[in-house]
This record gives sequence, structure tokens and C-alpha cells, in this order.
Amino acid sequence: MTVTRGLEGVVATTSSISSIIDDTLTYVGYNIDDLAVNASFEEVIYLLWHLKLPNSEQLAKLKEQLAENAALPQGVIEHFNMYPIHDVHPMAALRSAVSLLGLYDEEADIMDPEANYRKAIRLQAKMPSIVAAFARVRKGLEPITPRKDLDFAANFLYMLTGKEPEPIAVEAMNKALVLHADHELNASTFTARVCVATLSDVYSGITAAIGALKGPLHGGANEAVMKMLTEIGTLENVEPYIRGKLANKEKIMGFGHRVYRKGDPRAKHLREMSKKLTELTGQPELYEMSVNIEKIVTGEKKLPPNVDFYSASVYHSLGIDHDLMTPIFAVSRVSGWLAHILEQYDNNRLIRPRAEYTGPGMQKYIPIEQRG
Ligand SMILES: CC(=O)SCCNC(=O)CCNC(=O)[C@H](O)C(C)(C)COP(=O)(O)OP(=O)(O)OC[C@H]1O[C@@H](n2cnc3c(N)ncnc32)[C@H](O)[C@@H]1OP(=O)(O)O
Ligand SMILES: O=C([O-])CC(=O)C(=O)O
Repeated sequence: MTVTRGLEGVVATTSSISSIIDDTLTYVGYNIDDLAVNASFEEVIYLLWHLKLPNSEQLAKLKEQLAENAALPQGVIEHFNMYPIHDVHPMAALRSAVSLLGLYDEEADIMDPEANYRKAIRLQAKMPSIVAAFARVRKGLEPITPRKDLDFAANFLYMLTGKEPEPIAVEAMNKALVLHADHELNASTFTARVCVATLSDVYSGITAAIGALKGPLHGGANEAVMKMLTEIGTLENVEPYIRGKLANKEKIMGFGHRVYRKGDPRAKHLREMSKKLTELTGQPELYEMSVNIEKIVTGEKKLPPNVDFYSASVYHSLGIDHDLMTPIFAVSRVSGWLAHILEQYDNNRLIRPRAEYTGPGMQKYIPIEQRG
């Protein structure tokens, strides 16, 4: 048996959704650089689910479907008050809420493609409502009813804050959502595909994927980057802090990638936004600290920043609570997870690799009273 730890380089499926070839990321053949500058998040959702960009009518219909399905069942909102411990992480709340949402969906276990597409719409529409509602309920605030006249990015910011967002904030959120939407067979997408390849339901697949995204080696890295920036605190402290971590062989969050070697093409868009937004909010040192960290880590370790590095200062500049950064990633990535789930159902095969056994050889059962 050949063991490939972490399945590095293993090609486990075919997919028409997104590709990473020679450090270039495309969604259905469209370069991410093109989409980041030109596309709305709703267009990207349509692209990932239908493998083509929508015309105006198709886009209008999708927007209407998302708006119609954004409201949450009251029970999902109420369950946030039932958690036995106080400081529940919003990713844990999101994971639980999505699982609970499945109990409200009469079609949850209906497996035909039309029913699965309807569930995709409901989940995509409700994920931002869950994140925003939890963010408010935990502070003792009322959740905000989603608005049907706002686009996805604007409505999400509106539900978080209760205020109609500035155009620059909407532009930044839309771009961040576009950049995070899909990424070939990353850990959470693979998790979703493994789950539904048993012919389990869409809600189970998304719940499992949220669990995988939560970890700091994956989506959880954006919150970890913000924690690091907060700990560093000043521009002068960057050098000793980062060099100290590297000397201790600790990982610097937001750097490195399993697939990219020269660099993550999404990072430059987030770097640009970080520069603009930190200047606008009067915190340019946050961007300067980030740039200095990048200089040291690329110089010492030849590791470029990934998507999570500059997204931290972007979301911070938008006034977003630091522990909501990974849930925002999930609000975007659910579009990709759903695309992959629909693709998996369409041409399913159980995903079941092997493990090379390294435990003890054959043993004989010893009755408990004879064991030492
Ligand atoms: C959306 C996303 O999921 S993007 C990734 C988000 N995650 C992070 O930013 C967390 C920090 N980065 C990492 O942990 C890794 O780079 C990963 C998990 C992303 C990729 O990991 P892998 O492909 O498994 O690489 P692995 O962890 O084996 O690293 C290879 C070498 O580079 C080093 N390295 C990798 N990333 C880092 C880092 N961020 N800081 C310091 N050293 C690093 C490792 O220590 C290792 O060194 P060694 O060979 O001397 O032991
Ligand atoms: O592809 C990966 O391994 C992680 C990543 O960058 C993503 O999911 O966006």
C-alpha cells in the first residue's frame, strides 16, 4: 500500500466547477481576477450551480428566490438562547443552526434534483440570516428582518448592523464573497462530498462542511490572523513577534497553502481592499503591519499569504466582530459546497479510501478477570 498523508496531490474526483492550474484559479473557466472585478456574488452562485453565467432574467429570478427564502423559522432564532454555555463560537452556532434548519424542511430527505436545488436556494438564502441573527441575539439585540430590495452583500451587512451599508462596504463584502465562493477540493468541500456520497441529505453535507471549515488550518485562519494582529499591536512589534514565532517553529496564520506554490491569486485583491479600507477607517497601521509580516514570512520561509491573511483586516475595517470572520467565509463558501453536493449526487460513487494498518498483530481475547 502507498500511503499519501493528507491525500496530498491525490486526484479524488473530476469536477466542472472550479480549477487551480499553475496557481491560476478559475470558476467554470472564468479567471478569479476577472470575476473579482466584475461579478456580483449572485452571478457567481448561478455560475457555480448552472456552470454558466446567468442572463438578466435568470439573475433576477435567483435574486428573487434568495430574497423570498432569507427569513428564518422562529425556532432557529429561539434556539440561540438555549445554549448551555455562554461564549459559544459563532461557527458552532452556525453548524448547529444549519442542522436544526434541516428539521424545518419537509423536503430534507427528498432526493430528486429539483428538491435538492430548492434546498440549495434555501440554505444559501438563510446562511447570512443565521450568522447575523446569532451575532445580534448574543448581544441581547433583536434580529433584523432581511430586506427584499437589497442585494445579497448589502442585505447581509444590513442584517448585521441594522443600518443600510455604505456603497464601499457593499463593494468590499461582495468582492470578498466572490473570492471565497469555491476552491476545488479543499478540506470542507471534500467533507461535504464525502458526506453526501453516502446519499445522505444536503443539510448533513453542509453541517459537516461547516465543521471542517471551522479549523484554524482552513477557514478558521482568518480569525487567527486578526488575533495575531491584535497581539502584535504596533508596527515596531511585528519584527520581534514574527521572528520569535518562526524561531519557535510556530506557524504564522494566513500563510502557506497545500496547492499554491507561487501565491494565492485571491490575496492581492484582499490586500488592495485592506489598504483602501484601513486608510478610510483611520487604521492604516493595520495594513502596514500586515505588509511587514508578509515581507518577513515570504523572505524567511518563502511562504506567500493565502486568502485568509488580508481578509482579516478587511473584515475588521468593516466593523465585523472578529469571531464572525469564519462564519462570513461559510456564507460565501456554502455556494461552492452546494455546487459540489449537486455535482456529487449527479454522478455519485461512495468515497471510501483505505488505511494501512499499523496497530498490533493478531491477538487473542483475554477474559477481563485475567487481564493485568
Ligand atoms: C482557506 C484556507 O484554508 S487557506 C489556508 C489557511 N490556513 C492557514 O493559514 C494556517 C497556516 N498555514 C498552514 O498551516 C499550512 O500552510 C497549510 C495547512 C495551509 C498547508 O499545509 P500543508 O500543505 O500540510 O503544509 P505543511 O503544514 O506540511 O507545511 C510544509 C512546511 O512549511 C511550513 N509551513 C507551512 N505553513 C506555514 C506557516 N503558515 N507558517 C510557518 N511555517 C509554515 C511547515 O512548518 C512545514 O515545514 P517543515 O517542512 O520544515 O516541517
Ligand atoms: O484549497 C484549500 O486547501 C484551502 C483554500 O484556500 C480554500 O478553501 O479556499
